[in-house]
Amino acid sequence: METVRPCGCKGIRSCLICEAKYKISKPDLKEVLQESKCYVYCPYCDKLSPGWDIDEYKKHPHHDGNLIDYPGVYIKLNFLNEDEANKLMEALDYLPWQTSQSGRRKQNFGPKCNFKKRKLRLGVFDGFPKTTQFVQSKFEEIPLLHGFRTVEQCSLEYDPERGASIDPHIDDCWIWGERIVTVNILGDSVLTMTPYRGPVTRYNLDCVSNYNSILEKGIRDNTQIDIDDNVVVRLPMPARSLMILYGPARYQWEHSVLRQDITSRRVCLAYRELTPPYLENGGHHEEASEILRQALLFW
Ligand SMILES: O=C(O)CCC(=O)C(=O)O
Ligand SMILES: [Fe+2]
Repeated sequence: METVRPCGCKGIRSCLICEAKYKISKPDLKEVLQESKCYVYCPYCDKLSPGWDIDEYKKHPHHDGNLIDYPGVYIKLNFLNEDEANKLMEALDYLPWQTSQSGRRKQNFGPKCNFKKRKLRLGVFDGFPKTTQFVQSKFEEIPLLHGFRTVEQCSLEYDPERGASIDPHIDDCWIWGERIVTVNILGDSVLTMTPYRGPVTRYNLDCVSNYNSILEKGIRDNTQIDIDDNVVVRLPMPARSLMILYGPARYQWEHSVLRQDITSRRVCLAYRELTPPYLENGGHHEEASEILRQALLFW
């Protein structure tokens, strides 16, 4: 099934609509992953406890079993208040949504990137919607986001009717920087983490060894997690929470959102910064200077 379909899916990506229409059968990732040793991340103690069901973290501090470290995740619950989340939803729904793959829709504000050719272009990028400016201002309250210069803001919508999901992946490492930020607005969900064992040529992971981290020592953490291969880690993404992936969780694990974890309409904002070579004092800064200037604008 290589054709682009009316629902927006192409290639191996599919949603409930094209799976029914074209009789595409897809292995159930949840069933496969549940065969592994599963852990749930608790945002109160920043540790893993055994389990699959995301409500496991709500037992805090009464977790069962041994707690395990899982470096590279930051979760701030109630990052947005209810009023802020409602206002944001209204503002985003006022803007046009574009159909995307796997039952998602998106609104993309950022430069054009060719990940294969490693080429960056300004394209039509002229900054971000003014109605979303307060979210970026609130990043200043988060020490881990010190120096974060947003260059891409992407609204993502997951529709339960379409069986929306995102397959396991690592965000590109040539252009997208060390911190991947998600602001969950509407709908509680889960980010499912699986260890990445593929080649370093994928996701441009080979670029990471070519630059020094801009994260402060102490925050930057390269500890290899001492858990075996068949492990799944489930990170809670409740409505109105902020999540940051960095270090090992950013580079050594793939992340995905399972269809079964979209039980109501989910909307989040994904934020990306540039890799150190494209930032000030980096060897490729000149190529990104116009983009960084546009990224300061709100319209
Ligand atoms: O929906 C999410 O929280 C994750 C989205 C994501 O991984 C991506 O856009 O790269
Ligand atoms: Fe991602």
